[in-house]
Amino acid sequence: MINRLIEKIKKTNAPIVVGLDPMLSYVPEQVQNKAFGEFGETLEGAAEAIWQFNKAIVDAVCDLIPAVKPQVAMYEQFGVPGMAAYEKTVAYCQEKGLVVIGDIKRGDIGSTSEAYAVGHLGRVRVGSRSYAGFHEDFATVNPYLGSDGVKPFLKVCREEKKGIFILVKTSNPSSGEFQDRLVDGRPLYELVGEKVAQWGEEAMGDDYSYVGAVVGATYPEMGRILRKIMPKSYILVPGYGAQGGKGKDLVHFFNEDGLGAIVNSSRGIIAAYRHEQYGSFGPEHFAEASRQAVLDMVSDIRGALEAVK
Ligand SMILES: O=c1ccn([C@@H]2O[C@H](COP(=O)(O)O)[C@@H](O)[C@H]2O)c(=O)[nH]1
Repeated sequence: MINRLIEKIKKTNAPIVVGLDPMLSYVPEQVQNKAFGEFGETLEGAAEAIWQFNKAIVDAVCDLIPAVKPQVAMYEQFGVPGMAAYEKTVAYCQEKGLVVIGDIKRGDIGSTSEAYAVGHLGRVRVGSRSYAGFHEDFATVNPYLGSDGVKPFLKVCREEKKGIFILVKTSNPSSGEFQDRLVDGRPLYELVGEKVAQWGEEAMGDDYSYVGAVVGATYPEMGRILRKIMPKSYILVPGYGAQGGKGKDLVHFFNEDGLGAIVNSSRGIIAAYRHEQYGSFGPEHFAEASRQAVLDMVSDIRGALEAVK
């Protein structure tokens, strides 16, 4: 799957991921009203609204991008109907040829991680049959329970040729409280980065590993260091746009081959129509605003990469 992701990045010339994080408040009134008209102001109504919102955005941007990253929390808050909308979103994006990174941030004791890995990336056995539950192409994994929480994901990735992005240095303001603590004189995130590189060696695609890392755009210096520690791992970089990250901050997340990183923006794309810059589109044309925001993001990142060549 890492080979396919890289192929798609090269084809679109867009090292970006659109984050499908559909808070109900981002869904324009006309879409909410239609869904509520059909299903009432219920969890089913909310799930229908976020699904229709996603579908319109995916239709508007799918030719420009290699991948999407649905954030499971945004669906989970609407219970079972929300999770059905998550599954429908994953399937629809795959139908449209997009690589799907499930931002599920799972990781637990070994036996529980195994169930997460099977449910999201693998196949679950039911009697003589087996089924792919949520069938994302990649998933995000929290390694802070230790390697027994990660290994079941590695096993499923090898079996299914899928991939994971392991949280190394997250983009949020308080990520340093634990991740930057010194252990034997070195920040914890560096030690986790080294582990990611090791795990990655056991799961190589052609040039890059199936085992990638998450490093926030909001910490460009740490991105530079981690790039060197994990040369064969793709870095998923959240924090662009709404969290303040800009193209110029991101150049050192990439390798000299121009590959090695894929940058996420969620609110900056899906809620672009609410932003002053794209205000002229209005809520009626929210999906066109998202398309323009994707074009602008790609040109910002490409421009920054060109400038350091
Ligand atoms: O370190 C991390 C890890 C994950 N995320 C997730 O990425 C998106 C970012 O959304 P924006 O609207 O572009 O800020 C969201 O799903 C986070 O849960 C992250 O931000 N930082």
